Amino acid sequence: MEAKSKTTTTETVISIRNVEKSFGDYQVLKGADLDLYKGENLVVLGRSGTGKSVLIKIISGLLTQDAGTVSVLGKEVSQLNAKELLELRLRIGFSFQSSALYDSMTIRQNLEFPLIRNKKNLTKGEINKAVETVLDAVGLMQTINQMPSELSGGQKKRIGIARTLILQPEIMLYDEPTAGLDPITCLEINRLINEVQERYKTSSIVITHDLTCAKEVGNRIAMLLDGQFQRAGTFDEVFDTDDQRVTPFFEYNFIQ
Ligand SMILES: Nc1ncnc2c1ncn2[C@@H]1O[C@H](COP(=O)(O)OP(=O)(O)OP(=O)(O)O)[C@@H](O)[C@H]1O
Repeated sequence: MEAKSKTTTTETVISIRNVEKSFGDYQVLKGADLDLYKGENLVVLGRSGTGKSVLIKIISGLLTQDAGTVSVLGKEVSQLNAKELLELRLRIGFSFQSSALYDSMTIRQNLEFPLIRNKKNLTKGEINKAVETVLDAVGLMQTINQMPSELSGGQKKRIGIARTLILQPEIMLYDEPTAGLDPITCLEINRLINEVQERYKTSSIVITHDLTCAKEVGNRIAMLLDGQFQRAGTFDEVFDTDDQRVTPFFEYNFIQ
């Protein structure tokens, strides 16, 4: 499998500069710099506890950095008021492990839910069309009247992504999209992430520990080491190193 190549655009949709964040005496981020370019999939790698989720929370305004700047779609996140923050969050799709489907609702109702809550004045016809479009995008039209309990883990993941796509986000944040899935389902999810990039022209950050996923979806890889992004580039650029903090990732994933 060949690694993906970089995209050519240098227009920035997320710009993180010199970000620091501590909890008590423990400094998690120590001057992190990162750009997400328009239209690319950027994979963020890092050991457990290195601050990947903290970074996502800062990007989405759930946490505020102690120092540095975070600009998302041209807005400095820490400067936004509550209303502006909500507006910005509507332009970002979150695909998190915790974003479970509502068990008591059908797939159609699960998909309608964010639309009804966030987009007022849509007709029933417009809602139906939006639901069918995203179900088609994730290849699961046949599940429209089923309950989440009737779906496999991989199918639920796809519906979770569809529920995010229904609001047509400009940025997608995927937190460990392949965690807990079997290898074939992982490949299907990787393909879906790439299809979403193509079809919806999203710019995405993908947090993963899965290097097959990183290789298949990442136009660039950024590795968080000791509170900073110390290595960033294509998959081959990042892993062409003897750095003992980097090589174990590769060895664990590919040489077993
Ligand atoms: N609200 C908080 N209060 C105190 N400490 C926190 C808080 N949020 C995160 N931390 C700490 O910050 C560090 C980084 O956490 P984070 O969840 O970002 O790790 P991660 O890189 O996402 O790890 P994983 O790959 O396991 O998900 C951890 O040591 C964690 O305990």
